[in-house]
Amino acid sequence: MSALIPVSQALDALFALITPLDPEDVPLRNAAGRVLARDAVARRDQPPFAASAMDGYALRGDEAQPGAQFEVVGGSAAGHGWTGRLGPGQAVRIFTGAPVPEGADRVVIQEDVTVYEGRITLLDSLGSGDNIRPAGGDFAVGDRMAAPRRLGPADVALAASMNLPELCVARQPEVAIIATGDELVLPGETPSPDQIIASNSFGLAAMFEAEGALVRMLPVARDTPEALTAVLELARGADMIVTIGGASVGDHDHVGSVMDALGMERAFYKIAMRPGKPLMCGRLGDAVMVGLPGNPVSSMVCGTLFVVPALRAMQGLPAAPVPTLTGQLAVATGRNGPREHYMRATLAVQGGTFRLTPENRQDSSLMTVLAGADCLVVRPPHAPAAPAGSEVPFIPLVPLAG
Ligand SMILES: Nc1nc2c(c(=O)[nH]1)N[C@H]1C(S)=C(S)[C@@H](COP(=O)(O)OP(=O)(O)OC[C@H]3O[C@@H](n4cnc5c(N)ncnc54)[C@H](O)[C@@H]3O)O[C@H]1N2
Ligand code: MOO
Repeated sequence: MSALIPVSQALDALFALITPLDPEDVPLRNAAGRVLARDAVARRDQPPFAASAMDGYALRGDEAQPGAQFEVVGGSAAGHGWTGRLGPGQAVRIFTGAPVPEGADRVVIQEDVTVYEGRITLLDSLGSGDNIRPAGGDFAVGDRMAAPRRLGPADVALAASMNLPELCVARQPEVAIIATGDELVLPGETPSPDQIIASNSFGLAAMFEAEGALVRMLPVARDTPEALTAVLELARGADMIVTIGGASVGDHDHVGSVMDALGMERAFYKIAMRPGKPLMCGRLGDAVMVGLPGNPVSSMVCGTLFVVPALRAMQGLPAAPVPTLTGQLAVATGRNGPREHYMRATLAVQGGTFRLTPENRQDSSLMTVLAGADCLVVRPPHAPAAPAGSEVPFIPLVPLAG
């Protein structure tokens, strides 16, 4: 039997199969979640003029003394600036977001003045700031939002304020998912006594879509080479083909042999990882092929560690493993075997430190355990027993804030 290859080496071999997808222009409304492929360049300054940060009165800062009086000579509102020039002893009524008139260099908030017959008198306790946002203080024409970058809501708002109605983003990877096995029926169908519900494909589809993929969910392939070959036909044109199950050594595990028969260039098969040993990757025509193990937790953990980084790289993001953080074991854990172990664990924050509790049951069939886990604690091959308090790397599975 060939040696199991380390996880990092397998991931590099997968990255080597990937060609970044072409960019395309999309309307700003469709840009959230996509990966910016070309820098977004500001078409204007923001704010385009010195703008008031508060509701109040614009005046000359050197005249702003407690008790000083000013004649109110005009008004400047957002969208309707005052076009005159402020003279000595004059003030302009101004509102948040409005252009500060020429000659004024301070806004005194309305809470700090009294108003009487078109004149204002400043009170004793004037705030110290000038309450003015300088022109171009946020960004200037030509400033850039750099690619590559996964566009979040704030990025979309920034691009809008740069006056960019479209953004150039990476095309979404099309991923064909094929579950294999005679035992599988879809959720809602009536299984025979020896059948189960296909669950992995649904979890993986959600995972890939969260990474920007367009998922083509293909029919379940029954356990014959002919059935798998027929379903693979339906995957034509996909950027990535992900099979689930049938990856191991049993009489009904056909994925490897069918892929070989179809001419897949195999990058690797079987890795030193737990769960997920029988992972397979290669290239079939223009598509990257990932053969995930069938055990539900194995398929989801391999999806997290391999498919997610691959989808990111396809969209032009750096080819990098999913990031790890460091935490402390809340309980002791035993020594590890020859495969890197990704232990399902819960997480608590104590005194600013992540405290990690691996679940007692780590069998790769237990979806209740994975769904209840917050993170994967990473135990390298042959790691010695680790007492409570040991620092260990972990991969978050849930957002750590909120
Ligand atoms: N003699 C050996 N047996 C096994 C080995 C081995 O090295 N020698 N490896 C084990 C490991 S590790 C894993 S992981 C599994 C993976 O096997 P397959 O990829 O061939 O997966 P299947 O046999 O098709 O299925 C395993 C398990 O998962 C269920 N399954 C499959 N697809 C789905 C799906 N879409 N949704 C829900 N559940 C699914 C399937 O019913 C089985 O229970 O092999 C070990 N065996
Ligand atoms: O690696 Mo298998 O994924 O141990 O169950």
